[in-house]
Amino acid sequence: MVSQSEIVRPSCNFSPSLWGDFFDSFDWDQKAAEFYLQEIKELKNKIRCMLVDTSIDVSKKVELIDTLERLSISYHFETEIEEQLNQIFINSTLDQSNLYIVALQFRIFRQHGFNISSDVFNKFKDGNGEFIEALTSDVKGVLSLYEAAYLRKHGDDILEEALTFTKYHLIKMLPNLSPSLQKQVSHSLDQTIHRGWQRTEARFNISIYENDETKNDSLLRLAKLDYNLLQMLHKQELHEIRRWWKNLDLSKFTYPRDRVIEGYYASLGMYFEPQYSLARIMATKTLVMTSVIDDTFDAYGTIEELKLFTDAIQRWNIEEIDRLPGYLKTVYGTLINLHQEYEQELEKQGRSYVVEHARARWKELIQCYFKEATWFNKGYMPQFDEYMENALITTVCFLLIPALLLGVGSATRETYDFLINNPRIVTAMAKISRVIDDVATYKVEKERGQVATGIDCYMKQYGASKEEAFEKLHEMAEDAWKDLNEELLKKSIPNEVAIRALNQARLMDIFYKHDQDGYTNPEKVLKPQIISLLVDPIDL
Ligand SMILES: CC(C)=CCC/C(C)=C/COP(=O)(O)OP(=O)(O)O
Repeated sequence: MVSQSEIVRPSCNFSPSLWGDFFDSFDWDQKAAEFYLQEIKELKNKIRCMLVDTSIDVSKKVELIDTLERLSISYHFETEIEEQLNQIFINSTLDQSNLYIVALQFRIFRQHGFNISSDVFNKFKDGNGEFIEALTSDVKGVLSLYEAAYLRKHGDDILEEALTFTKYHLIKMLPNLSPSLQKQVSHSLDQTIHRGWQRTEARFNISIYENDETKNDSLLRLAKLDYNLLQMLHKQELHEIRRWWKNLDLSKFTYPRDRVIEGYYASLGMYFEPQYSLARIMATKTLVMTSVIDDTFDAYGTIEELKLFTDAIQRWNIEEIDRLPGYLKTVYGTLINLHQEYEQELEKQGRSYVVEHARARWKELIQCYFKEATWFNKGYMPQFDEYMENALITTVCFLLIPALLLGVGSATRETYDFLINNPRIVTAMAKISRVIDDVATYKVEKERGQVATGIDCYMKQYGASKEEAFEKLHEMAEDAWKDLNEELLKKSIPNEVAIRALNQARLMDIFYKHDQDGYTNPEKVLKPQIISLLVDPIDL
């Protein structure tokens, strides 16, 4: 038998965490929190009255809802917003007057699960079936149509055309726009509303709204206060997570990526509202474990060690720990203990049964990681279809959804039963995750000596060139977004679950922006986002 010191392991050289012990000290400022809360309460009442005011016309109402969402304060008014949208929809009182408002209504209604037809855009085409050229003088209209196009589902061909049309014109008009519009258009070209996280986008939107001549001061004030108050809560959670992490032997390991802060940011993207505090903390711990175990399989363990680990996971019993080599004892013990802690915590809510679902998904995930490791070990390259069957699971999406719902009280046995059969909404998010990840990590995986990469397997099965494979994988992601948009309209799944699936798909747009692996290398894209969300409060 080869001794531990003789084993040659791949060197990965992941960059260290950007954050050191930055988030380790935190004091909750009760006085500030009380001050914020008091004013927030008053402002909420004021805004609630505006929302239900029957004298405000439809377009203004929809604009108000859009503003609340952009400023990330709509969660305070969920019931009122649903009521208002229902009333407008039932009474068919949509405003048809111009492209801006038609596209805005379309986006808002689709985002809220109303199956509004894309035929509403037919009237903006000329006799040749092209979008009317004169529309291009209406920047707000073109931008609104561009954002609406991201809600497209299968068969919405007019929105496919709209996307090409608007993108082309927005890029062309960009240099000649006023500074404020220029900012908004470049931002949208980089991060669309539908594919962005509401909370991440809030800060940019607040800065734009602040300079909007038509702004409502109450909305702006609420947005700022709420931003700072939530930031305090999030910092406190992060502090707790860091304490958990630092107390683990696992945190002393040097081989895996230390991405605890980025993992928390990912959870924050899934749910930022205060009532999800426990869910966020649990989700972060699970994400951290997936990351460490992914690195264990991809970049550290030998095939023999990984076999022992995989078998032990299938048995899920702490007594199995003795069969494992030292470092895997730590990984295994941490995972088992963590789920025991979840169980104890959820016992208090009478929901400890949900942990069993998470465990089942862990067993499945580890088996698939092992299959991947075996392929790597043998230099085997599967056909793309065979690869995808396994690789959809290694996106961790099938584990993530039940794990994200651990701390969500309204996720019932029925919710979990529904998820067992891998519904299309979850498969869609897994497809998006897999192909976006494969495109972004291709170079690094090749350098690591991976044979069975998504790109290579595609090239093998279809005799395609590398460029064609990249293009095809991008197309697959767009196609899966249409599946996802379609499923969101069916309302066959509790909204709380559906939103998590959508937010996970959005994560890919954010973390892997411009085909770069922002999770492994968070400096460029994620760092500024994390600073603005979790470090700097907004000036009041
Ligand atoms: C984005 C977040 C928070 C993900 C959770 C951690 C995780 C499993 C990362 C895998 O990245 P990878 O690119 O190494 O995945 P794979 O090995 O499947 O390609």
